[in-house]
Amino acid sequence: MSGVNELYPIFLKVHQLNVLIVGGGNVALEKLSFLLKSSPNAQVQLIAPIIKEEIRDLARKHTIELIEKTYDSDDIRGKDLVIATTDKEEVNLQVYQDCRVNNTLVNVADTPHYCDFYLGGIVTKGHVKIAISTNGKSPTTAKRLRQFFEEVIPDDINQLVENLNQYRKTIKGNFEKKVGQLNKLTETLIN
Ligand SMILES: C[C@@]1(CC(=O)O)c2cc3[nH]c(cc4nc(cc5[nH]c(cc(n2)[C@H]1CCC(=O)O)[C@@](C)(CC(=O)O)[C@@H]5CCC(=O)O)C(CC(=O)O)=C4CCC(=O)O)c(CCC(=O)O)c3CC(=O)O
Ligand SMILES: NC(=O)C1=CN([C@@H]2O[C@H](COP(=O)(O)OP(=O)(O)OC[C@H]3O[C@@H](n4cnc5c(N)ncnc54)[C@H](O)[C@@H]3O)[C@@H](O)[C@H]2O)C=CC1
Repeated sequence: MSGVNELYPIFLKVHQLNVLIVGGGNVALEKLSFLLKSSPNAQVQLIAPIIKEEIRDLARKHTIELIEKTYDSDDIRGKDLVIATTDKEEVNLQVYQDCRVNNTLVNVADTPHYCDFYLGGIVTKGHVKIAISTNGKSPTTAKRLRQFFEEVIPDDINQLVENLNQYRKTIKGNFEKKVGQLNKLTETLIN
């Protein structure tokens, strides 16, 4: 792997996608908690023969369907995004292969070579969201950077975004003129 991070970040509308989590233990709880922290209305189905109590608690508060059974290849049907977290390597590998065959994006938790995408550290301030990746090199650094930015980014950044959104709607003229006015108004932010 080269020295640059070539991952392309996108911001998914997981409230209108079907997410599947396979496994219901500690790792599933960790991934699910971060998913819901960022996207409380994510549509999630979770499949595992044994499901932790803390996951059941989350399921009661969010849109999560729990299915108590072992994984079957048919389970990925209709799913957009899959995260495998079981303690059985052969099951995680099966999930990965099923998803590849089906062109479904898959993440085998903590197993970079079986991931189409990585989960990142995420900072949210109202409408502003920042996703952080270290290219899989140091998740702990991603976590620390997340905590750092949560501290230093002012909470009123959202007010600025709201105000500019209002102003943006009032500007008349062509696209170039609009861009010019918005750039001028926000110049001081970077100086
Ligand atoms: C590649 C990636 C794939 C993926 O899982 O998506 C991956 C891989 C691995 N993680 C491991 C361990 C840990 N992961 C964390 C924490 C997080 N890990 C997350 C993402 C990612 N982890 C993806 C890369 C992200 C990037 O590009 O930077 C975060 C950001 C997001 C999330 O998980 O939701 C979340 C912080 C969220 C937050 O706090 O904001 C901690 C720290 C802690 O818990 O305090 C530890 C223990 C310390 C350590 O080991 O470093 C191991 C070794 C497992 C083993 O030992 O067996 C591997 C495997 C390997 O590195 O080979
Ligand atoms: N606990 C942790 O923080 C870490 C765990 N790991 C590794 O990650 C893996 C998972 O760890 P935990 O979540 O702690 O394990 P866990 O034992 O808490 O959970 C495993 C889950 O997988 C489910 N499962 C087993 N077979 C299944 C099948 N055929 N279909 C569907 N679900 C199935 C179980 O029912 C259970 O819900 C382990 O291999 C562990 O070594 C790696 C790094 C850290």
